[in-house]
Amino acid sequence: MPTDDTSTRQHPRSPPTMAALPPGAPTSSLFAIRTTPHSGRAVFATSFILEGTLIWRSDDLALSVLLREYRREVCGHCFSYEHGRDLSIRDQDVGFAFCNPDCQAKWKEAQGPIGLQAWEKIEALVKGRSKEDAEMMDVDLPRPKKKEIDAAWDAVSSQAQLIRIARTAERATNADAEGEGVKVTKQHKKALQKALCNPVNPDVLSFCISGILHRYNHPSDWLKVLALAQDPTPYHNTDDLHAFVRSYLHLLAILPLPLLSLCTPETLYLWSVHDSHNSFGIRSLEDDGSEFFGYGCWPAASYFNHSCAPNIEKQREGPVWVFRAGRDVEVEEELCITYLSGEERKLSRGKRMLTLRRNWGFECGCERCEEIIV
Ligand SMILES: C[S@@+](CC[C@H](N)C(=O)[O-])C[C@H]1O[C@@H](n2cnc3c(N)ncnc32)[C@H](O)[C@@H]1O
Repeated sequence: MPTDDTSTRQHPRSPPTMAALPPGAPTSSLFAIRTTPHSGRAVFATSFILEGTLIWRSDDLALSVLLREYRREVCGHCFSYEHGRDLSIRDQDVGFAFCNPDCQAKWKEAQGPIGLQAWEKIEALVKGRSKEDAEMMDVDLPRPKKKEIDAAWDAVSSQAQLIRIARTAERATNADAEGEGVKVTKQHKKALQKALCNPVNPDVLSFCISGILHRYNHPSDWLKVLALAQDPTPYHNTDDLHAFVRSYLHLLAILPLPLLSLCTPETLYLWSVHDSHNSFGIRSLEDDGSEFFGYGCWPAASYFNHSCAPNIEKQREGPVWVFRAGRDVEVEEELCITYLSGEERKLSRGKRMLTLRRNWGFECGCERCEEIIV
């Protein structure tokens, strides 16, 4: 039966709506998720949308990294920033600062009791250690391929096993039990001490613990992470890969025991694979976002593709991303945001393409680039 209802009608050339929505994908009567021939899944308008309309609010922050250099100035919960002034509430035990007691309470609740213990352990490890590793990544170095990645994780598997045994024996001692039939030798203790002596990278440690805690606190949401677009070569360079492997050993050596079963190469690698092409920068809200505080993964927000002439404007409101129509949008138009920062948006087509290829690993196929408008 033909119908005039545009909200259910599809343009003859537009890709079909996905039969089963990926877990964590955004849903609305204003749009549908479809698979495109060249840019993976994308969001398409299912009705005419007026400029300024609220399209989506993503409050599903799953993993975040607040760079250590900003931890005194940027609120650990809502990411507010007061022009570089130190925030009033500093929690020295966990190494975060907050703009008010409410934010501190919300942050603590989100971490949970085991999470708080984990952050305290990490803070104790990082305090007073050299920060030689916390340098800017050189994006021009080659990215490690799968074979190199597998080899780096495999190379520490025996040491990791020794540390795991040493830590598991702690559980037996803690419970004043007989033990679990494993004798902890000097070799086990040495493996643990050796891991602790390795240089620390606070921001990589933050990434890893944030990812482990999300999986621990929200086990059913792991599928939402696994549903995101993948980057099988997520490490920026060999140093970056090794910083992750060292952080894995650090965490094995110090994390509260209930987290050890999730502290695995599988959790850490899969988080990197799914975060790499999906995380949003957490920037200052003033000065065109010139201060880069860190980044985070909001799974539902990750279904919006990029355009160099976007029709959707995204704005961070505390820990939530809000998407609004930047202009009137016709039914069946793809809803796109921009992945470029303020200054990058003004670049020529060639330079924008290069930036997107370098930072995101794709050849931009948006209308502005295809039409060769500079
Ligand atoms: C944040 S995800 C967006 C959703 C993604 N298309 C999916 O299927 O989950 C970013 C990835 O989408 C693809 N993408 C986004 N915008 C694109 C564009 N303008 N041209 C080509 N590919 C694009 C790239 O593969 C990019 O790494």
